[in-house]
Amino acid sequence: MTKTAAGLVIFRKHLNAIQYLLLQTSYGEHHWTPPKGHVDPGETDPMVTALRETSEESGLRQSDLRIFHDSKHILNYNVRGKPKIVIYWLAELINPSAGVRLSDEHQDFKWLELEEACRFGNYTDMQVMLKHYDNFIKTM
Ligand SMILES: Nc1ncnc2c1ncn2[C@@H]1O[C@H](COP(=O)(O)OP(=O)(O)OP(=O)(O)OP(=O)(O)OC[C@H]2O[C@@H](n3cnc4c(N)ncnc43)[C@H](O)[C@@H]2O)[C@@H](O)[C@H]1O
Repeated sequence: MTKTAAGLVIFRKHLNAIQYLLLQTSYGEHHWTPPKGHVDPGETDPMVTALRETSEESGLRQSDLRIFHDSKHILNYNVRGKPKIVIYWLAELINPSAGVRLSDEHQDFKWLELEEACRFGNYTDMQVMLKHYDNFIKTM
């Protein structure tokens, strides 16, 4: 059965740069991704999952963010031989005083410009998504 997760690719405009929020897991390979997580039983709207996971994993709430509802982007990959899809949306941090607060699922976070974000988010499909969103932001 396919596992489904959802999350938000959050960016901020900082000193004329566009920076993306990546979180580093405190388990496994300590990989870096935007805030996201599995759809809970009973959650029928993946946006609800994305907002819940973002709040749990980064402390950032819907009111801190501008969500781009038309920016849905889906990643497909296998985890331990089983298919997984992750549904992302783009979101901008609009509350500059909102700080990131990690849960125990993550051990570090970084705000990174595109090149560095692609280096830390070390999966081809993640890099394609980040570049796609970066173009989208620059043409807004
Ligand atoms: N190794 C581990 N040890 C202990 N506890 C663990 C664990 N893995 C998960 N958990 C537990 O599961 C919970 C996570 O639940 P959730 O928080 O609900 O779900 P998630 O973010 O989707 O989890 P995960 O980190 O597994 O997913 P990802 O797809 O990024 O990553 C899953 C795999 O896919 C790889 N991956 C990530 N993005 C990829 C991509 N774009 N392309 C290809 N592979 C990718 C990652 O490197 C990783 O190997 C944690 O609280 C933790 O307790």
